[in-house]
Amino acid sequence: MVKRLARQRDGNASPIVAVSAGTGQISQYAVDAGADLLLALNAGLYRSVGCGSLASMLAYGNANEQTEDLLRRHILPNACGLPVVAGVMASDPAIDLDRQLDHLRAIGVQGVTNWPTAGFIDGQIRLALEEEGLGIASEVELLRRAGEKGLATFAFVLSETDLQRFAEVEVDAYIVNAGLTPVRFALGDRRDALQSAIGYINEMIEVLRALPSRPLCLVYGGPFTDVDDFSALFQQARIDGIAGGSVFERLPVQAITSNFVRRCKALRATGPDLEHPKRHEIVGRSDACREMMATIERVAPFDVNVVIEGETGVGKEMAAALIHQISPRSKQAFITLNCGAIPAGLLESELFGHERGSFTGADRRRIGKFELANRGTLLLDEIADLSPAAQVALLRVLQQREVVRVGGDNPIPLNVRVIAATNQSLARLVQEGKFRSDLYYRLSTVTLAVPPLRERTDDIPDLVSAFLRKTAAELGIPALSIDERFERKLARHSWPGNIRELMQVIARAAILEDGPVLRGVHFHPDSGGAELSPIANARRVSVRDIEVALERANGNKSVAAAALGISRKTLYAKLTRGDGA
Ligand SMILES: Nc1ncnc2c1ncn2[C@@H]1O[C@H](COP(=O)(O)OP(=O)(O)OP(=O)(O)O)[C@@H](O)[C@H]1O
Repeated sequence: MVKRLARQRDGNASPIVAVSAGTGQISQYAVDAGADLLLALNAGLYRSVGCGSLASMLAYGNANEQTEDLLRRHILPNACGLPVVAGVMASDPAIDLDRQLDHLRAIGVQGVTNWPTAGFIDGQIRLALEEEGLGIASEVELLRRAGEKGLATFAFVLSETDLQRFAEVEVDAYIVNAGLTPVRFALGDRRDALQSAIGYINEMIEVLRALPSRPLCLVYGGPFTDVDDFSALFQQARIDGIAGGSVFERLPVQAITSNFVRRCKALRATGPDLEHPKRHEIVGRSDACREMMATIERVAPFDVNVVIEGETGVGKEMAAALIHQISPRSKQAFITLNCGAIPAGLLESELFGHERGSFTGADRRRIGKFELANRGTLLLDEIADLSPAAQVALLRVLQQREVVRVGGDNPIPLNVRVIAATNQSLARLVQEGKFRSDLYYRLSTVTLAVPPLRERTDDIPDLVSAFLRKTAAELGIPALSIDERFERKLARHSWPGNIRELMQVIARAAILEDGPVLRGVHFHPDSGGAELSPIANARRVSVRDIEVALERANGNKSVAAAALGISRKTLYAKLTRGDGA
């Protein structure tokens, strides 16, 4: 294991990342994300119940038993082949060192480290421990014997004096502790704390680099709490990698918790319409967009059915949601059904519901979309995909204003406003005999045509600004902008995927590029770029692209896949196969 890590260092590859995991779940996340090794330190257990790592130094229980529990229940079952390094408390008077080390090897541990360590203790108590042989001397002996037994040896060190003592037994790697990780900094203290920690680490590294055995140098703890901090550390100190506990565990949980709380607070602040677009969220000042908005505002208050026509991704669903939202039905449900996505045999049950036992597989009563939308609005998306039989059934419901569940007898009175969306011209389909004319006339009291983006290029700058703000907020990164060349490329593109495609291009640039000014280096409108079919697009994305995207999306696979224009499935498949095509 150590040889492989040393090769990684000498090859100037990515830094070594060792994760001290307190739960199986954290181990899984770390393995998934490409960590190099897992540390089993009883500190993880304390963190998982809400205490700081320091609690693992106190006499709450037997540290070695706690580590054993953590190893067996959480870390080894989730290591998936990754090397595991276990902490051993060498000063435990009850421990038989040789037996303990043989046992750890037998259960699959590949290396050991001195944790909990007396290095954290100073003053009178440390002196007393040293006198009793329970100080660093016992830890040096632990690692010496572990090395003899073929286990990799990692020394946690907090001072230069301790470091020199471990050097006598030529340990394989040092984990330099840079102090406790603060939960938060007082305003203005952050940069000073980082600089002073980097200074301390550099002093330790100077001593380490002079050792003839060329041990690995990792850093643990200290004021480094995010990737930018580590980036500064790597630039300013010649270390080989990082080992971390709370920094890996706390941050994601913290982000999830605070995002969730924030969103819940926003729910109360904005009322029940959160799901629906607000008037100001529909971006666009072009004449075409203004005209569309004027039609929406005009038809919304009247209880008429509307057909919305437009190419894919132009904002048909958004327009439908806005009609509902500014109509008198806004306090009732807005229900959507994608007619194209439902197998023909199930469409009636989906629309009208069914009674229990009405057909094989109907083991429960199901309420249909019409009933769910009663007193509200029902959006039938991709209406042109309805089969002739489904068209007849739909027409009947619209005419009779009632619905009977499949397999049921009782008609249920309906008061539903229907909005139908389509990316084909229904009038043309009627002419071609592919759509019933009587149904068409029932649905299309008003037809709203949403223009494609290439016919309203004036809207592009506003849309870009809106999507830059949205993407930065979603990724939790500082404000973004684009440079002039990218702007020109966007203006030249023909946007077959319309606004959805533009949104995706911005998100992809934000994730794949460094820095706050996006240059659109991954966007090639002339050679196809985002116009590529999903299959061609998947072929173009390399594993390196995926790694970069994942890193920028904070490991969120869905966000990374969306930004790359590939499915999560393709993303997984490429990562597993490692194909760089
Ligand atoms: N004018 C606009 N301002 C801001 N965002 C928009 C606008 N129009 C569309 N969008 C966004 O673009 C995306 C696609 O819009 P929507 O789903 O409404 O398109 P659609 O025409 O219904 O697509 P499809 O035909 O594929 O179902 C959505 O995320 C939507 O929020």
